[in-house]
Formats: sequence, C-alpha cells, structure tokens
Amino acid sequence: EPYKPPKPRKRPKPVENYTCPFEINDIPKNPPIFHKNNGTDAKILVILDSLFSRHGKSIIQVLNSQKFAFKAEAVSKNLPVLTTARKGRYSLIIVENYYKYLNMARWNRQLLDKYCKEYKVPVFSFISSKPNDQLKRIRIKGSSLWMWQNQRIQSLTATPSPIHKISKIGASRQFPPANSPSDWVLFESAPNFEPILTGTVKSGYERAVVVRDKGREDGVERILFGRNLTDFQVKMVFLDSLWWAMGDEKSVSMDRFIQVDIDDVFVGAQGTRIVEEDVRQLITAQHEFQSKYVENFQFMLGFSGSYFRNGDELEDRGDELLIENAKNFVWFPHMWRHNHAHEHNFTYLEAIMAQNRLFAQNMKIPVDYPYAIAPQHDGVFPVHEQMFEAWKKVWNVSATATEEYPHFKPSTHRKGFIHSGIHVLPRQTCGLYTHTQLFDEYPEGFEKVQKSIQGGDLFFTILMNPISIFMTHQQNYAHDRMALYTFENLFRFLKCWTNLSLKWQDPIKSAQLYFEKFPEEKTPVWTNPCQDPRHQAILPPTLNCTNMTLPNLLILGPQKTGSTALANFLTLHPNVSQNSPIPGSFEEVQFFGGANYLKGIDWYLSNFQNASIIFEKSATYFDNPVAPKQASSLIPNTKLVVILQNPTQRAYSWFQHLLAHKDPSALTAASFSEILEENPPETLRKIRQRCISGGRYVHHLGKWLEHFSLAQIMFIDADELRDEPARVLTALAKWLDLPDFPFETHLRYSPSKGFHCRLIEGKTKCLGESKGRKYPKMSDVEREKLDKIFGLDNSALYKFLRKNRLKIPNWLEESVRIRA
Ligand SMILES: Nc1ncnc2c1ncn2[C@@H]1O[C@H](COP(=O)(O)OS(=O)(=O)O)[C@@H](OP(=O)(O)O)[C@H]1O
Repeated sequence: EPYKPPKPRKRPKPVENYTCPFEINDIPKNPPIFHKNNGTDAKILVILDSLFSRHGKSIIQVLNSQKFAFKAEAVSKNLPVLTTARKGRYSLIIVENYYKYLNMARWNRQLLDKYCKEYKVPVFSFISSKPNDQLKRIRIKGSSLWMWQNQRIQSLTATPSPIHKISKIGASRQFPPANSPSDWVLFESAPNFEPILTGTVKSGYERAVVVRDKGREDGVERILFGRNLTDFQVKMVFLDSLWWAMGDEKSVSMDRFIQVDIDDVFVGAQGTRIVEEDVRQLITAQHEFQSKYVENFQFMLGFSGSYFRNGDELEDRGDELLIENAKNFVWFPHMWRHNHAHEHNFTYLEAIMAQNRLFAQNMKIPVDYPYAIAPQHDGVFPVHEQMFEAWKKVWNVSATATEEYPHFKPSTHRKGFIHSGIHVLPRQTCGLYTHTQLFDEYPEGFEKVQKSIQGGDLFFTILMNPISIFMTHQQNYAHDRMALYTFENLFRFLKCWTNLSLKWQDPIKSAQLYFEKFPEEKTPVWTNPCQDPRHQAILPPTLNCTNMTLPNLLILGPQKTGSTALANFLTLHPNVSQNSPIPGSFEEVQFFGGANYLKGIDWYLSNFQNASIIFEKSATYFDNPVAPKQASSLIPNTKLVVILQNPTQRAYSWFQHLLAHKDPSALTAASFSEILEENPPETLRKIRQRCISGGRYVHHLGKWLEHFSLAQIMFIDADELRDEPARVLTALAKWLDLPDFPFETHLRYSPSKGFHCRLIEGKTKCLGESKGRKYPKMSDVEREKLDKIFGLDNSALYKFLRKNRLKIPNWLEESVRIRA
C-alpha cells in the first residue's frame, strides 16, 4: 500500500464536565400516584390563546411527543361539546391562558366546572405576568390564592409533592442575581394549595412557581403554572403532571433505554478519522458509562467493510485496533461501500450485503443481532421493498431505525412501523454530524450543544421517549471527541436531575418493547413520497415522481349500490383508466383499510396505468373505519364518489349476495325477516350487522369528512344510476373536468338483464351474473322493518343533504315523508 503520511491531529480541548449543584443520594421514593377520573375518554382538551402562539405550540409539542390524543382549539365564545351520550370526552383540560379561564362567560364556566366536578377531570393552566403591571400582589378571582407577578427568583426547588415522578424532590438550582428574568409569577402558600415547585425571592420568602389546587374550595382540581415551558424544571413538572393526570402504574415507567449507534465506523475522510488513542478512549468511555450511568451500556458499531484501513498511517492503526477489540462492541452491518440503497435493485443489494458479510466473517466481527442500518436512511422510508428483501435474505434483519418516518420534522412526531417483518424504530437526533468535529467549530457555537444537554432538546429527548436511538459518526469520536463529551454530560445531567433509570438493551428487545407500548403504530401510514423533498431525494428506483400512477378518484361504494356498474361505465371514457382486476377480491383493489394495504405503495401503484382520471372502486371503503385516514394520508386531493341507495334495498341485496355465496350462517336463517329481529339468534347477529351497518350513511360519512372536504365528494342517487346511467355519467365526467363523451350511445337497456349494459360493436355487454341478480321481491313486512331500522339514519342523511344544498334522492324524500 502507498504510504499515507499522517495529518497533524488536533489536541482534545479541555472542557469541564457538568457537575450537579446538589447531592441527593437516597431519593425519597414516592410511590407514584395517579389521578383517577370517572372513566372519561383518554383524551385531552387544549384551549389555546391562538393556534399559533409559541407557548401553545410548545404545549402541543409535548402532548404529541407523549402520543396523547388531544383536541386543540383556540378560545372562542363556545366550549366544545364535553360529553357523549354515555361519558366524558376528556380526561384533562389544559387552558393556555389562565386569565381567559377566569374571565370565561359565566354559563361556559359553569358548564366546564360542572363537567370537571362530575367526571373528576383536572384543569392545568398557565399564568404569565402582565408587563408593566404595577399591581404586584393579586388575589386570584374566586379563590383564596394570592399571586405575585413580575418577580425575580434566586433559586428554584422541587418541593415534596406526589406529582413528581421524573423530577427529584429537593433538586434545586440557583439563579444568577443580576441578569435573571424578572417576570415570574409566584403563588403565596395557602392551606388548600400544595406547592410543587418553589422559588425563593430576595427577601427570603419561598413561593410556589407551580401549585396544585386540590379542589377543596370549589371541587375542581387544578395545577397552575406561573411560568411557561421554557424553564426545564417547569417543563419537567408539566410532564410529570401530565402523567399524573393521564397515566397509571402500567403506562408510566422510569426506565429509559438509550442506544448510541456509531453509524459507520470506517467511513470518513483522511485526517478526520479515529486513531488508536481514540479507540482506547472509546473503550474506556464505554466502561465508565456502564458502571456510572447506563446499565449494560454498549456502543453499537456499524460497518461498511470496503472502507476499512482507508485513512492515513495513524488512522489505519486505529481501524486495526478496533478490529482487535471487536468483541468489546456490538456490531451491525451497512452496505459494502456505504451504498445508497435507492439506486439499486435486489440483485445488486444482495451482492454488496453478502460482500460485507464476508468481510465480517474474515475479520471475526461478531454480528449478534439481526439489526441493520441503511446509509442515509435510504430504502427504509420511503420503503424500498427490494432492500427489505435483501436485508432479510443476507442478514435475516428484523429491526432497523430511521429519522424519516413519517417525516424528519417535527422530531417530536417520529414514529415506528412494521413492514414485511422488519420492525422500524424511530431514531432521535443528538446534534452530532459528520461535520461537527471540533468544540470550537460547532456551527452555532459550542454553547448550543451544552444548552441542549443541560435541560434542552437532547435532555428532553430522553425524558420523552422510552427508547432513544441516536446516530453518531466516527468523526465525533476523533480529535475533540465531541460525542464522548456529549453523552457523558447528558448522562450526568440526567442522573443529577431525574429519577430515571438509564439502560441499554439490544435493538431487537427494544423493537419488541416499542410495539408492545405503541401497538397502534404497527401498521404503517403510507404517504406520497413526492410531497416531501427529503423523501423524494431517496426514492427507490421503482417509484418515479413524474409518473406516479396514484388514483385521483375513489368510488367508495357502499356495497350493493351499483358501484360496479358505475365503474364499468366510467371506463368507457377514453381519458379514464381503472385498476387492472384483482383476483380474489371481486376485482377490487381494497387497499385502504384492508389486508392489501400491508403490501405497500409499490403494490398499489402497480395496479394502475396513467390517464387523466385514474380511479379504483372498492365498495368496501365506504364503511371501513380506517380507510378515510389511510386514503387521505396517501392521496389527500383525490375525489370521492358515494352512491346513495335506499339502505333498505341495499340490506336486502346484501342478504341475497350472502345467499348466492352460500354463506353458512345466512343459509341457516329461516327467512330474511328472522335476521331483522331486534335480537336475532347468535349465528345471525353478524349477518344482521353486515346488512344494516353499511346503510348508516351519515355515520360513515362523518369519518370521511374528518379527512376530506365536502367539495371533494360527489353523491350519486342509485336509482338514477340504475334507470338513467348515461345522465349520471355525463354529470360525473363534467365534475371530473373530463372532455364531453356521448355515454348514451355506448349504453343500452337490456330487457333480458333488466339493467343497462355497455354496447360494444352492436352487442350489449352486461355485468356478470352476480350484479343484477334474480331473486324474489322483498315482502312488505320486511321492508317496513328495515325502514324502521333506518328511520333515524335516513332523517340524518336528509338533514345533511339539505344543509349542504345537495340533491335529495327520491327514495329519501319519500322515506322521510312517510315517517313524518
Ligand atoms: N347496470 C347495472 N347492471 C347490474 N347491476 C346494476 C346495474 N345498475 C345498478 N345495479 C345494481 O348494482 C347492484 C350491485 O351493486 P355493487 O356493484 O355496488 O355491488 S358490490 O358491492 O360491488 O358487490 C345490483 O344489485 P342486485 O340487484 O342485488 O344484484 C344491481 O341492483
């Protein structure tokens, strides 16, 4: 090998480690307490000053990071509806601005108080000082509590309160007298109130910064914050309070798993790489982290074998020392040359992974866990199916991690998913990149790193995530060794200020834990990668943004309303294309809300061909509970068609469908009438449900309207579709901005079929036997029973259409008239 003269090494900068300002060794172990409400929904109502305020956003950020369900609204004259017919909708109410709460219209306040008392739901609220307000000491309206505004504090201490879980009781810090903020709100001590966090003022008085109103005065429990979340101690109390209100012994744990990946330990330009001394320091640090801070701590080393010994003389020795000490670390594979997966197909990916595996075998690198990382997240999300397949084949991979799902930003929204047997965990950001190598050259100043560690983003990343997986690079362990400084100080700060138990566990166990904790994340939510520039940059070779054959029209059904006829006739138009028929699901794609969804976007796209209108009709969509969300995530701008058939007729047709398919339970029914009994025998209950539930139109529509606007939906009257299909299709084509097409010359009524059919070369081509079946008419008794069942639903639909000035089908007009 040619001689590579070593570049001069920078000396590590001596930087003092963080020292804890207090010593609390035996933590008073509060058994954690949790608030018990009256069985309300696990959802939070957040009333914000405005949806864009900075403070409001930081509240929302915390709720998002903790994956709490919440509804955020700007303050308005009206309170949102607080109860359903059976229970309370919210378990906690957060009001951003306490003054707004105190000055709420009287009837609203009474309503809110009544709700809080009846359902035992606490209120959290924040008070800030009014600038230039001379009135320092004020009594809070309707309470015996006094507060002081525009205060300066000298120290801040977590006082004994069972609310604290993460915060250590007694933990305290001093504020520099000169330039500390002077706008704190402090609460005087009072018998019915318990301080949670206290500040001392110059005169020596201790006053609460966060106080718990135990509800002794008016029956409503509150936690009041005299400071926003910019102070880390206050933010910790906010987090603990949230879990007090929303959690229980099972959901709250003090364990925090931390994984530090050195993403590719051999990749780096000459002169930036680790040398022998860096390797020794890495091993020493690992020991220290293990013994002092993080149970079982292990650095995880990624490798692309091709870059082994690619540095100068000293750096090559560093690489060799790493290999000599391979058993000290946990290793995981990359590609052979740090290759970007999105540029390659299965055959190539398999080959380079196999080459890397050979390298590991030759070098006796232990690869103990089926975990792998893709260089630059390529191929993980957006999913490159062929990379997943190659991973499984070569390395048997079952877990990986990415920052890109669902999107890189905001970092508090990152999630996991399982696809094709591979568990994808969210990865967090720690601020260490390949270009951040020297303390003095840190892009926004080294102070930024320290702030992030000492109560900033990095500190809260650990607090907020049960498992934090970080990506670092070998350059971060060379020269200044910024990574060692960062983690040592992060761990020190966490040990000092929190009761958390820091631990390491292998990524496979972490994957298991993660999806046990968040099972609702298992199914991925597919999005259009062309809408996110970062995703577009790592698009797999199978996807192409100039040629994405995603549908722009969905015919939702419901089932048995004539949806097949509509789809079939629409394809007559030359500018329209439908999916190729799918075997096994009545030709329907049934992607959203169905098993095919797990096959991924590649599969979905593969069913379509380009046209100005690309559509699919899956009559299963309309009443599927997850289809609206999944559809809007992938094709938010799609148009939707809903066919309105008299639900009575629809139910009967569905029953005939079951009979025709020899559904075993349907065959046991003595008659259709028996199924319609209010309490049919056990075997028929499911059939009853299937006949009826799809016909509750407004209920299902509501779900679609949570994700789509009404302007995106076209309603079609099923009777009109049956009797005058050409007219309906002409209107639909117009709505879709398609050029005119003479549907009437391509459709003809077939007396033998009893329905309209396509006319092809002079011959009628009708739908198959299963559409437009021959069966006896429904009896009047059955019809009356069904009309009664759907009575309320039909009047709701009538009202909905009227309100939105949409055409009312004749059958609906009639059914509402008969009822009246
Ligand atoms: N032109 C034409 N040809 C055949 N059938 C027609 C047509 N127009 C409307 N219909 C009615 O469509 C009913 C089947 O509805 P769907 O296609 O939505 O059923 S499915 O859910 O997709 O299986 C079907 O229901 P049944 O009569 O019970 O078979 C028909 O009444």
